[in-house]
Formats: sequence, C-alpha cells, structure tokens
Amino acid sequence: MAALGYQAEDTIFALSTGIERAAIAVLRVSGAGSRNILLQVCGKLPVARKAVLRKIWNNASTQDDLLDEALVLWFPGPQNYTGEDGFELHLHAGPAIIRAVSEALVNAGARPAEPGEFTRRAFVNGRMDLVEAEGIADLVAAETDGQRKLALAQADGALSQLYSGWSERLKKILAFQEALIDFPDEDLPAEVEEGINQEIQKLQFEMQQHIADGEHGERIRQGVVFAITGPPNAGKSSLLNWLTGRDTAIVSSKAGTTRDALEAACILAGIKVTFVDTAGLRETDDEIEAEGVRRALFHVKQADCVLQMFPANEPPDDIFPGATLIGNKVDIGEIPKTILGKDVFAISLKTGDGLPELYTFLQRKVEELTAASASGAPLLTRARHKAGVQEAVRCLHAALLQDWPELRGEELRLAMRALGRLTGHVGVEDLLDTIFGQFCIGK
Ligand SMILES: Nc1nc2c(c(=O)[nH]1)N(C=O)[C@@H](CNc1ccc(C(=O)N[C@@H](CCC(=O)O)C(=O)O)cc1)CN2
Ligand SMILES: Nc1nc2c(ncn2[C@@H]2O[C@H](COP(=O)(O)OP(=O)(O)OP(=O)(O)O)[C@@H](O)[C@H]2O)c(=O)[nH]1
Repeated sequence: MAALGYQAEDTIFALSTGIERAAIAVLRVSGAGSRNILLQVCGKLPVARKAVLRKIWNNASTQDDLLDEALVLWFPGPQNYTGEDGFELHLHAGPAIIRAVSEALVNAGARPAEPGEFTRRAFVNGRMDLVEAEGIADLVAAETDGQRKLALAQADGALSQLYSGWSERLKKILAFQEALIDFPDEDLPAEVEEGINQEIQKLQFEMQQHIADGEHGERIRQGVVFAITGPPNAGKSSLLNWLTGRDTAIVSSKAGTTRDALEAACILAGIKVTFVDTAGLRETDDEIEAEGVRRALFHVKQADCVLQMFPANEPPDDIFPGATLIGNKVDIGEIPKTILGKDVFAISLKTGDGLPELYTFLQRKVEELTAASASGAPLLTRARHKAGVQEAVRCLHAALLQDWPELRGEELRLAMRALGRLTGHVGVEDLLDTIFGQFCIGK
C-alpha cells in the first residue's frame, strides 16, 4: 500500500501540541520500535492506556541524564489511533525540555514525522478511510462552529458511509447486470432490466443532488464571501469596520480612499464570512484607481453575495444582479424605500440607525448560503470529492446510454472505481502525498 519513498517501518515522533508558550507539551511516538524506545527513555513499560508519572532519561539504564518527570501513556497496537505501537510523553513545555527529549528519542532510533504522517499510518493500517482522514485534518483546522460540525460528521464516517452506500448499491446493480450477461437465453423477466435502469437513474439523481448541495459544504469549510461595493464615499469602509469590529479599512472623507480590495473576516451565524471592501466604482483617469475598479469588479463576480452601497441623495442607476441594496447616511439625507422594485436597507453608520436589521439580514443570508441538504445527507466539502462524484455520474450516464450489457457493466465498474478512489479503497497511492502533505506536523 505504501507509496514510493514512504517509510512505513520507521518509528516516528512529533510534538503534537502547539509551539507557542504552554504548560504541557505532548510528544507522540508511533511505529514498531516504540516499545524499545520507550524502555530506553523511561526504563519500564507502563500499563497499557493508563497515564503514569515517570522520570524521562536520555538513557534510563544508566540514569545519568534526567530530562523531565512526565506523564507517560503506552498505546500498544493495533487498537489505537495509528494501528501500530505508540506512546505519548506529556512533558513540561519548556523548549529546552522538548529539545532534549526529542534528541533522546532520535538517539533511541526514532525520526521526526512528516506532516500528517500519524493519520497517514492510520489510513494505511485500515483504521480510517481517506474521507475520514480529510475530516480529521479539517477538525484540527476548524475555527467556526460550522467548520467543526462539518468536519466532525466527516471524521466520524457519515460522508464515507454515503459514498460506500452508493458503492454497495452499484455492486448489486452489477450483480444483476452480470446475470443478464451470463444467462442471455434464460427468459429473465423484463422487469430486471427495467429495475436496473431505474436504480442507476436513482443513484445518478442522488449524486447530482449531492454535488448541488456541495456548494454549501464548500462554503461552510472555506467561508462565505460578501463583496461590498458602491461609489466612492458611500461608507463601504465604515461598514466593513463595523461588521468586523476592527479598524481594518481606512475611512476618510476624500473620495477614492480605498484603491485596492481590502479583506476582513468575522464569524456570522457560526460561519466564517470574508467581507471584501472594493474600490469605489467610477470612471477614472487615475491608472492605479482604474486597476482598483477592475479588481473590484472581479471580486463582485466571485462573491457569494454583493452588498451594493450608496450614500443618501445618490441612489444608483444600475443594480448588480442579485445585489442587496444599502443606502447609508440616512442621518443626512433621503433614502428611497425601493429602487427598481428592490428593497433598500436605510442605515447610518454614524448614528447606528438600521444596523441591527441589516445584521439580522446578513445572518439569514449566511444561513441560507450554507443550509444543510434537504435529505439530511452529509455535505460534500472538497473539490476532490466533487470531482470523484462527478466522475461517477458521468459513468452512470454512459452506462444508461450503453446497449451492450458487457460495456454497460464496464461503465458501472468505472463508477464504482471513482467512488473507491474517494474513500481510498482502490488505487490511491498517487494521491497520498498530496492529501497528507496538507496536514500539520504531529497529526
Ligand atoms: N492525548 C491524546 N489526545 C487525543 C488524541 C491522541 O492521540 N492523544 N487523538 C488523536 O488524534 C484524538 C483522539 N482520538 C483517538 C482515536 C482513537 C484512539 C484509540 O485508541 N482507539 C482504539 C481504542 C478505543 C477505545 O478505547 O474505545 C480503537 O479504536 O480501537 C485514541 C484516540 C484527540 N485527543
Ligand atoms: N453623516 C454620515 N457620514 C458617514 C456615514 N458613514 C460614513 N460616513 C463618512 O463618509 C465618509 C466616507 O466613508 P468611507 O467609509 O471611507 O467610504 P468608502 O465608501 O469606503 O469610500 P472610498 O474608500 O472612497 O471608496 C467618511 O468621512 C465617513 O466618516 C453616515 O452614516 N453618516
């Protein structure tokens, strides 16, 4: 199973806790040499899976170099995270202690782990599939409640079950299909073929629905993007600063202050939301400002939602398709209730008028953009999953068009293969370096 250059037989170690100042540091060790290495640094094997207080030595047999007194956990394989022997040292987190104990582990035969190598071993040893492993990476990186829930469902196997459930159903279809090939002369009822077609169509529909809902999963994982646009001096920077509670953007009364797109993120309704404050949109001879306007248009096109702002007494003539209209500075002038039939939020960033209503609206919008699937099925979260499911849909489509049972069976097998590559049950050696290289060290 191991990819070229991947050393599965080494015993690896890493600092699994953060590198900033902390009270405790966990060094995690995994691999066949764990037992001997643990004996060398702490003398005696603790009871399995129980925390015990032990002295840590450079070499326990001579007891001449005491490094720390720490909690030690012995995790014999295969019933543990990686599926191979391992242990943990919960040390006092002084950098000198971490360095000295790391050196002792190297002296005893361990080597530093590559990013994601513990989880890669868990995958290689059959403790989890690829989709679950990706869920663990997302769990470690989760900053918002939305990301946490999504990653947990994935790490717990909900998404894997969806994919392996589809595989199982394909396997059944294939079995019926084989029966049609093997017994062409037996009068198999016409319903069998009809049933096969219906089941393929049903699968295809569910997969397409999963891809469509997947946009929400990708938004939860990567964040929703709101572009704030409008003429110079509308108050875009002021809105951005209010939304994020920080002085991110320069606010000034000189029109054209914001020339480049400025980004700031906050958490709304449990979701990461990035607001992009774009340059004021206007005709300009200034080359730098013109570039700013070009970038603004780019961000507006990319955004999940556009907030189009204008100052009192200057309602826009054009509305971006789908934009939410916000009229600012209601404290100094007129703001129409609607423009071209669209509702307008009248606010004042100076007095705070209308801001609670706008905030509630933005929360609703975020919820709408990241809502769970109607079927309750777990959401797709990555481009890799989307590509895999799309490939399976393509094969099912080809199978439906295929009259020859043998060729149709081949398309069904290709669809199964696409799903198998998702969970890592078939040929993924070429993918592993890319997937696990994105993890942090110690995971
Ligand atoms: N100190 C510490 N905390 C940690 C981890 C760790 O490795 N060390 N984890 C690591 O990422 C996570 C917990 N994940 C784990 C997953 C499985 C097993 C494990 O030993 N599983 C066995 C036995 C299960 C049982 O006792 O019920 C198994 O599944 O067979 C341990 C930790 C989060 N917290
Ligand atoms: N009276 C009043 N002034 C406001 C309000 N909101 C913002 N301003 C002022 O309007 C000016 C422009 O605000 P900005 O937030 O810099 O506007 P902008 O749209 O980012 O402008 P550019 O950077 O030029 O694109 C500043 O002097 C703000 O203090 C408001 O609700 N009422």
